[in-house]
Amino acid sequence: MSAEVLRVEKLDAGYGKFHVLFGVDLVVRQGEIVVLLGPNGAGKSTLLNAVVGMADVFGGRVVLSGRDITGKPPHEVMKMGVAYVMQSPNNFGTPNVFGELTVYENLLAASIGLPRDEVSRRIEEVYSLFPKLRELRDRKAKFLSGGERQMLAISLGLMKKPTLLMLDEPTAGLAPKLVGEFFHAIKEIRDKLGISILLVEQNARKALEIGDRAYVLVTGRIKYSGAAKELDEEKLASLFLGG
Ligand SMILES: Nc1ncnc2c1ncn2[C@@H]1O[C@H](COP(=O)(O)OP(=O)(O)OP(=O)(O)O)[C@@H](O)[C@H]1O
Repeated sequence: MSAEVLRVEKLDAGYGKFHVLFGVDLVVRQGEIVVLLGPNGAGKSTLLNAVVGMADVFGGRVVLSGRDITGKPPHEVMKMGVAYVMQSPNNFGTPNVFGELTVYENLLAASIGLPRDEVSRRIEEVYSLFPKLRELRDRKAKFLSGGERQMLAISLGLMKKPTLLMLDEPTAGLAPKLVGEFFHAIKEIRDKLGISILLVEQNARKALEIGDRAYVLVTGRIKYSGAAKELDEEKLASLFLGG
């Protein structure tokens, strides 16, 4: 069995006095796509927030490639190899791209600190993942469509070649035709770049098709963990309804 990239253990977390997660256990292994599903407000984003120190941890721990990172601030966790593409818009009012910069400038900004030849290599990598971005390289991010912006947001997360990529509803609000393209790209990120992925999705059926394992979170508690293939629509519906 491959090494664990992320281990969340008995995690209790929330915001201030507001408790959202209760005893959550979750693991992402090297090379896996792990899908996290659950009804609105279940705490999926909070779980990702807690991993990167953007939610308060009341108990339990978060371990990244064997190192305890519980409660570490976002910049430290990201430096240790986690990329987090937040939902947009999100509760923190944080945009996931730099609106005033062009696509190319965004990519450069996300690669500060990398050697120049590596920057070019990474930019080529994301252009081959999302060819549209090459065409749009000189457009300011604030003028991109929702789908184009989302391609850029994911690309920014990839610039430093993370060990773990956490995607929060990357296909939300996208045209159905584009949704398939995104799922294909997500699979490519794992297959070609070897990056492990924790994916929060509302589009359960498509996510389960590319996922290896899945978790279902309902009102802050894990109600299912197992093979993605074994989670059929009937089982999922019953879990969402509290069955
Ligand atoms: N920054 C925050 N401060 C305070 N409460 C928050 C914050 N973010 C989320 N919450 C609350 O935490 C609970 C869980 O929200 P969260 O966004 O984690 O759920 P979710 O499963 O990701 O939902 P959705 O599928 O609708 O995005 C909700 O009651 C929400 O109102």
